Amino acid sequence: MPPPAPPVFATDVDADHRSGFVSFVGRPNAGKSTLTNALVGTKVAITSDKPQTTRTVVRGIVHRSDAQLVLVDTPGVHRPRTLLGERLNDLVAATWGEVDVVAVCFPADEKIGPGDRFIAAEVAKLKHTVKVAVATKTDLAGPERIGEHLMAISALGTDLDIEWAEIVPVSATAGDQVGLLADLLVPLMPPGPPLYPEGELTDSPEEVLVAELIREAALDGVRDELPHSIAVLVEEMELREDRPADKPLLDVHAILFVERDSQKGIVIGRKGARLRQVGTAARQQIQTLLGTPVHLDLRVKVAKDWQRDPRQLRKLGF
Ligand SMILES: Nc1nc2c(ncn2[C@@H]2O[C@H](COP(=O)(O)OP(=O)(O)OP(=O)(O)O)[C@@H](O)[C@H]2O)c(=O)[nH]1
Repeated sequence: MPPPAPPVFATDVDADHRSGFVSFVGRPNAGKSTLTNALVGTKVAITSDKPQTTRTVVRGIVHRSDAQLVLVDTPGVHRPRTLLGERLNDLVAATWGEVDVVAVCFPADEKIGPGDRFIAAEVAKLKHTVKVAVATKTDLAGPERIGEHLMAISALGTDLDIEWAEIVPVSATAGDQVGLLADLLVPLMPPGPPLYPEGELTDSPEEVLVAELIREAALDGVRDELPHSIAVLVEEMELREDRPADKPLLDVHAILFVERDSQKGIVIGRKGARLRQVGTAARQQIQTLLGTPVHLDLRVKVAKDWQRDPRQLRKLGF
């Protein structure tokens, strides 16, 4: 693994300090990204009124004197219709298993529907993760409707055998009860020191997106067992110096991690042919995303059993 950037941690951490990971889940447009931003207080996640723009795991970090909440913003979960959809759902499921709290968002301006039930049923399968329900967008509903909505969430929990640790109504855009939500999440985190340096709000969304594009290219056409074993870390992304202003070039250095030597061979291919294909496909995607010509330096490394190593998982953005 590459050496991590030198962290600057808070020095006067008291013994009651708590820290952990929270994943907001919910159907597309449920308001997860907006809530993440409201909690962090800065725009870090990608929000849009078009469903499913969030295609990757972007973290926001809430720093408090008593706790650090690391928010994992997962893609909107939906019934898989495409292979990519299945992969995204796999990514979501992998994220859910790693976090301390899964918070399910149910928008208050809409009745609970089949999409919400599908997600809640998936959440119900996580036996060891604390579950919280969040009624989002309360500014779009009257008191009576909000009351009904909270009852419906509670009934859904009973139906699916989910024990909600909390059911919290919030409006991220009005800033209503967002602080309360953070207050309620803190005691649900395990005791521990901050996981991230003070002041860090998120991994760069661009780097996370670029990593996801490379991962997608590497997954294209590989056999079933490999997808779960591939992870990508973008080490460095920098505009090359000494380029004319109208001919910029972005240097991207990334590492593709696999779990075993045998997988390394598969990813690299005969005389490196497959890795070159992956590099070309990923480079084109990155250029389209960022609008800049890209030089991609892609290396393959074995990180033994990274899937079972929470530290590595976090570093890789899971
Ligand atoms: N009125 C109101 N609108 C909200 C609130 N939260 C989110 N929205 C809007 O709802 C839409 C979807 O919000 P997002 O935060 O992007 O939803 P998401 O769940 O992250 O969506 P995906 O990335 O598609 O899964 C956007 O147009 C937001 O502005 C809220 O509290 N009140």
